[in-house]
Order: sequence, then structure tokens, then C-alpha cells
Amino acid sequence: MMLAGAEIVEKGSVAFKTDDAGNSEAIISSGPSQSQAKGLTKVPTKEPVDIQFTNITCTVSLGINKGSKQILHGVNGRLRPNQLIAIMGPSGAGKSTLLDVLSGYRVTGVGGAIFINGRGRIMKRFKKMSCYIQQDDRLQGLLTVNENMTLAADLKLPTDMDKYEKGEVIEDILTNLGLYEHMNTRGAQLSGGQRKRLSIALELINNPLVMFLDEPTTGLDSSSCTQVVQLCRSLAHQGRTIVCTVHQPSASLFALFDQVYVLAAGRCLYQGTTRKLVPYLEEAGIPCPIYHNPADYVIELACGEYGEDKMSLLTDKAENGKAQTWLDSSESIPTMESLRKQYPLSVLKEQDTGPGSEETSQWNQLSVLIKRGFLKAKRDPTMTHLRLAVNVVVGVMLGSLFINAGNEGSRVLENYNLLFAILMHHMMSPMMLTILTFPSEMSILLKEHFNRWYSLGSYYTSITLVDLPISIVSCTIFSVIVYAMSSQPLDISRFGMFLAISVYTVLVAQSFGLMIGAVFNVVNGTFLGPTLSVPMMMFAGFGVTLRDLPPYLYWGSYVSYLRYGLEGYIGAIYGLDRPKLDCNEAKYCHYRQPRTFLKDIAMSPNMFWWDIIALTVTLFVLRTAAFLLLKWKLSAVR
Ligand SMILES: Nc1ncnc2c1ncn2[C@@H]1O[C@H](COP(=O)(O)OP(=O)(O)OP(=O)(O)O)[C@@H](O)[C@H]1O
Repeated sequence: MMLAGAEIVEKGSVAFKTDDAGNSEAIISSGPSQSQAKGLTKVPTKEPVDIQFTNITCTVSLGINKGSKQILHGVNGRLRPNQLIAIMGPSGAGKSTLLDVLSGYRVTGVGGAIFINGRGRIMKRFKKMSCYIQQDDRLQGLLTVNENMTLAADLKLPTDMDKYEKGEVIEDILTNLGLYEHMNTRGAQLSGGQRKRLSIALELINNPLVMFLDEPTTGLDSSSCTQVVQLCRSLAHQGRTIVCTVHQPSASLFALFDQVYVLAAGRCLYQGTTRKLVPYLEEAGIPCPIYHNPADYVIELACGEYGEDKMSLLTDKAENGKAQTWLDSSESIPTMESLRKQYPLSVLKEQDTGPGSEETSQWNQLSVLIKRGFLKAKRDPTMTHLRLAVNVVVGVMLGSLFINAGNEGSRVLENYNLLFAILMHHMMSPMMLTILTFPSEMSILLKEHFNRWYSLGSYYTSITLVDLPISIVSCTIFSVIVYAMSSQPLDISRFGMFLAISVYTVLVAQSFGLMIGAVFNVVNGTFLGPTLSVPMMMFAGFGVTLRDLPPYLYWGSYVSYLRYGLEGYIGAIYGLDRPKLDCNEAKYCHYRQPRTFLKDIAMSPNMFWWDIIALTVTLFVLRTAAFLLLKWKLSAVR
């Protein structure tokens, strides 16, 4: 039991003091890193945001015939402005779920009501004033801190602001967050604490009034934890409502929060100030032992270490979050009605008539995203450098293996194998590269799109446009090498046809990879990509000619883009009435006449333009399907 007047000091930075009336209060001494975020000059000028939530439930489906699971059981609460609020609780208590629900990130299976300044939450309006920073730092690792900030400013600040004004905002934020000295460090090279601060800095650019942070201290050492929480505290005291989930804070860290919301198995055990937690527990008849960190004690209670009955006792006492007696200045907390009067609808008119879902126009988003895409491509060793290198190496290898096979009548079958090998190369490398790299891009897309940086349409168009020149350049390098080394006919129109088919195959394969990467994770995608490509190869007309395909399987040749690719190559190399081939290397030269070969493989040399049309339609269908799947995925994860 805590004695009146007793003082417990942990790590020299915080003291919990109980006065004669039994009120406990945390005293923060000048611990480390008090200097962060002394105050942004660009403080909120809009009204602070008061959040109230009632009877929040969240149920998730466990799969077909496996039923469902309720994570949140009708919790209630009040999140006041100017407060740094911690959602605490043992692992699995539902902290992240509650944060997902409050931020609007999770919508499926959610019940209850959320009120913003006394009115029912309208998501479009709420998203304009809030941001959500998830646990894993989803940053552009290839870009420096300054580049990350500049691009975010270009996407989130009005386009009529000049670069000097934007620069001032960036400087202000970076200086306050202690990142100014690391301006030129790439995201991937920052420490955990710096990455966390950069995640916060990026969202601060458009000055949100409400910030949700999922476990901002996880994985950080105690000094970085204090820095990050100090920073959040300073930002909250500038008029923001900041809500974080935390696992088990030390006493000193705990004292930095203004308000705590304790969850246990989806129910609220306590909602109130950090100072009032000890008296609350005392009043409930389960006092915090002396020399015990109250944060640790309440988590132990929430874990059920002192019995299930204590948990129910606390849930009843907190009325599952309805009780507001333990909040700061509880007697003067405005009612919903008075909040509505304080913020009349006419005040909201300005917010509602502002820019649409995103801060800037689609054109601006597209141009900024293209700029970012090219910057990343320039530095990305996998997507660009390795891709170019692979095309050169594979080109030289195939060229050496099939050297001079293109104009020799006795080596026509070898040349046919070469054309199929080229097709495989153009199918596998872009498809696998996309399947392997896109899921990591996906997590960044989810965060940035949710926080209204840009629309999905702008993002999708930008990745398509950025990749196009890289695909064309690498394909051209490969084609020149292979075409020359294997001595294919020296005719510019034939080479043009060969190159066009190659580029189309790369683009179609990449779109196929994008469809898989948008829906599946790396492991499943790596399995599915090659597996689904096998039927495409079967129906290409290479192993089994199109003539020999059973009639009931003929449809397969229409959906296989490899069929159009192979037929297009044949048209380019052996079509256009190609004259007799040389027969220098063998006495018997069965395929001296290209016509004989075309008859044997059952392919028409005059289908080139049909093949191009078929590949164009396939490309359009797959690109549209990938976009729709991406759109579905963005809503399905929520
Ligand atoms: N989509 C889901 N399907 C099934 N169970 C889920 C799903 N999402 C969350 N859960 C379960 O709900 C419970 C609460 O999860 P949540 O992530 O909110 O907990 P938490 O308190 O944030 O935990 P931690 O501190 O470990 O991150 C956990 O038991 C989790 O397994």
C-alpha cells in the first residue's frame, strides 16, 4: 500500500508522490532529451479535436466455417485535445485494433459510434485532420531525409506555396525533431529512433490535429523511447490530440503521458490521467505496492496475474471506459451538446469545401510521384542496375550458346529453341522481380494512401510510366546483343518486329507479376508466379504444336500471351517471305526453305499484327485487373 507522503523515485527521472489526501502525482525531473520539439512555429490554427467513442466493438472472421472472434467488447472513451494519451495493455488486449478503429483504418466488423467535437465522425472530414503512423516505419529507404520531406511537402502542401516556404516548414520540423543534422542520410541508414522521428516528421508536414501512433517506442532503447515520447508530448501540448499504443512503459516514460487508457481482453480497465491511476487502484481496493511501477502493476492486473475477479472489478469501476471522473479536470469536460455549440456547422463548411480526398491535384501527385520513382530507380540496385546487368549477361550467354544460328538452314530448330528461351527470359525476370519487390512497396502505398498523400490512380500511373523506359532500355540492350550474336537477318523492320514483341512480352509479364504481387505476399507469390506460367508455356505452341492441341484445350492457346509472343517472333524472323537460308554447315539441310519449317511447326508467318493486337489487349486487361486488385486489396486489409 502506498503511504501518504511517500515518494518513489525511479531512475532519477520521475517521482510518484502521494499527498495526505491520497492523490498521487508524477513529478518529472530533468531527465534525458527534454530538448526535442521545443515547439513548431507552424502550430495548429484550427480548433482542437475532442474525440468520444461509445460502445465500440470489433469482430474478425477466422475463416470459412471457423466462426468469428470479438476483439473489442463495447469499449467507451474520451480523448481530449492537448493531451498525450497512451493506450496500454498486455499483448493481445486489442490496443492496435482500437487504434485502427479510432483512426478509421479498420472498418470491417466494427460497431459503435465515434464523435468528433460532438458530431458523428465523417470519415472524409476526419481524414483531413488526422494521420496514422503504423508500428513498422514505412519509409523510402533509398531517399535521404531531405528528399523524403521535400517530396512529402510537394504532395501535402498547397501547390501555390513556393519552394522556400516549403523549405521553411521542413527546416522547422526537422530542427524540432532533431533530424536537421541527418538531412542527407538515406532513410535506410537511419537508426530506429531516427526512423520513427522521420515517420512523425513526414506526417507533421500538413499539420494534423490528431495523430495516432502504433507502438512508437517498440524496438527503441530507453533514451530513444524518451525522445520520441517527449516529442509526442510537446506536439500534443501545442493543441493536438495524440494517441499512442505502448506495451509496458518504464515509470519515467509512463509519467510523460497525460492520460492512459488501459485495455484487458478488449475491455477498458481504466481511463484517466497518469497521476490518478494510483488513487484509482487504491479506491478499487487493489492498491499499487510501494516501489512498484504503477504501469507495470496495472498491466499485471490486466494480464489476470492477480485473478480474473480483479479484472472484472476494474472493468466495472471504469464502466468499460464510460467513467470520466479520472480524466483531467473531469468536472469541466464539455458535453457533446456544448461541443456542437462551440464548433457550429458553419465552421466546418470551410474544411468541407477544401481540396478533395488528397491535398493536391492529380497532376501534381503524378508529377511528384514520377520524380520520386525516377530518383528511386536511379539508386535501386535491384530494379534498375541488376535488371540492366542481367539483360546484358543473359544476352551474351544466349548469344554465345546460339552463335550464328539465325541464318543457318541446318540450325533452324536450334534457332527456334533460342526464340523460346528469349521468350522465357522476358517472361520470368520482370515477373519475378515484380513479385519479389512489390509487396514491400505495398506497405508504403497503404500508409501513404491512407494518409491522403495521393490517389491510387496517380500512384498506379506513375509506376507504369517510370517503369516503361527502364523496360524498353533493358529490352533493347538484350535484343541488340542476342540478335547480333545469333546472326538473325540484318533487316531493320525484322529487328523492329522482334523488339516490339520482346517489349510487349516484358510488359505483359510484369503486369502479371503486379497482379500477383498486389494480392499475395512474397512467399505465396514466388510459388504462384512460376506455377501459373507453366500452362502459358504449354499453350504457347512450342512443345505441342497448335495443330496438335486437343480441341477441348484449344482455348488455352488464345489466353496464353506466350503463344502470341512466339508466333510474333516467328513472323519477325521467318515471315515477310524470307528467302532460302544458307546451308554452309551441313550436307543435309531440311529447313533450307523457311516455308517447310513454318509448315512443320504449324505457325503462320503472317500473324504478326494480330499478335500485336492480342498482346495489346492482354496488356490492357492485365493492367486493369492489377489496378482493380490493388484497389480491392487497399480496402480488404481494412
Ligand atoms: N485479423 C485478425 N484475425 C484474427 N485475429 C485477430 C485479427 N486481428 C487481431 N486479432 C487478434 O485480436 C487480438 C488483439 O490484437 P491486437 O493486435 O489489437 O493486440 P495488441 O494489444 O495490439 O497486441 P500487441 O501489443 O501484441 O501488438 C489478438 O489476440 C489478435 O490475435
